[in-house]
Amino acid sequence: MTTASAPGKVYLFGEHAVVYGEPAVPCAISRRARVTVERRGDSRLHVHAEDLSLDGFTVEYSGEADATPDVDVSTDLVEAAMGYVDAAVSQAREAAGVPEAGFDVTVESAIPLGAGLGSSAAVVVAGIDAATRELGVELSTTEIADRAYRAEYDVQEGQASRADTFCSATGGAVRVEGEDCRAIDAPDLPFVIGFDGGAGNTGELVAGVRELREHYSFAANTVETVGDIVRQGERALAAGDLAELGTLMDFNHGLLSALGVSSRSLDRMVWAARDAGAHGAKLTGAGGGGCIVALDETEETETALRFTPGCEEGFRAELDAEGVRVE
Ligand SMILES: Nc1ncnc2c1ncn2[C@@H]1O[C@H](COP(=O)(O)OP(=O)(O)OP(=O)(O)O)[C@@H](O)[C@H]1O
Ligand SMILES: C[C@@](O)(CCO)CC(=O)[O-]
Ligand SMILES: [Mg+2]
Repeated sequence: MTTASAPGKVYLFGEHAVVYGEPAVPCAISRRARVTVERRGDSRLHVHAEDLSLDGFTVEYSGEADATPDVDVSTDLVEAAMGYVDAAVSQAREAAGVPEAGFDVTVESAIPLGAGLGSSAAVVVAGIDAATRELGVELSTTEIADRAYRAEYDVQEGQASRADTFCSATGGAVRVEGEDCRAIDAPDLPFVIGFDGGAGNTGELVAGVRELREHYSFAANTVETVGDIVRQGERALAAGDLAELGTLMDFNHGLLSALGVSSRSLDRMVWAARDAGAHGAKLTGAGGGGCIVALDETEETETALRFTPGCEEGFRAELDAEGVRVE
């Protein structure tokens, strides 16, 4: 039996635009997904995802053809979950050269799903690490990141960047631009997260931005402008200038909103944070619902979020310097 865990993340800057080759800066946060795997005698997969719904569910199957989930959550949810877990197991089988390996898989995660905190990347990264180790193979962090990217790319139908998976694998603050992924130095960032209890579908949201980009040159320009914000943001990060970082986060949110990936509740939480005196605030991740991230070293934003209609949870998140690890 092997357990690995990997952190979720927030985007300081650059989600969506990163899919088109612009740079982005995601930061790992101290909320993790843990994946435990145990090799089976046969080639089946038995997946238990504790917190995929309130009650959790268990599903046993050996492949698409005879997938007969006996569960009480929506098929969509099961299919979505199986997509990422399945893709992680496929990568692990390939990496270890054991194509028919079967596993009992348990996923326990403190990262709300579909909420912009990179739950999919954390599950895939931890899943690949745990399953390859269970097969006696130890991959480098770079290879885990690379295989996790390929897994997300498959599930999101060709619409994924390396940002989430690289950040989850290595931890800390990272900079991703196309194939170029690296760790960067970051000062102490006082992240406050607001969560509306909802979720967005990453594949669909990315597809929406792609359509806008194809239709309107100004939408394509908007994506490029996000890249300019990121480059400016890197300088503010190096200087430890929180006020400037906040201004740039506000600008980044406005452009994401123009690209159609914000929502009423995300906008409400962003404004609650700004009104509470945060340096800045923006949605994080794919959007459509889920989380915002604000910068505020005081308690004001957290308190304001608690009283914001539509906000289910407001909490502080620490930058997590540690990426994927064996538990
Ligand atoms: N605890 C879990 N157990 C099993 N699968 C999970 C779990 N958490 C997340 N997932 C998988 O990840 C999917 C959510 O991924 P998605 O990319 O849509 O959102 P996210 O990664 O949370 O947010 P974002 O990509 O915007 O940062 C779920 O539908 C499920 O397939
Ligand atoms: C929207 C997106 O940029 C981030 C999702 O967390 C998609 C991706 O980079 O794969
Ligand atoms: Mg995701």
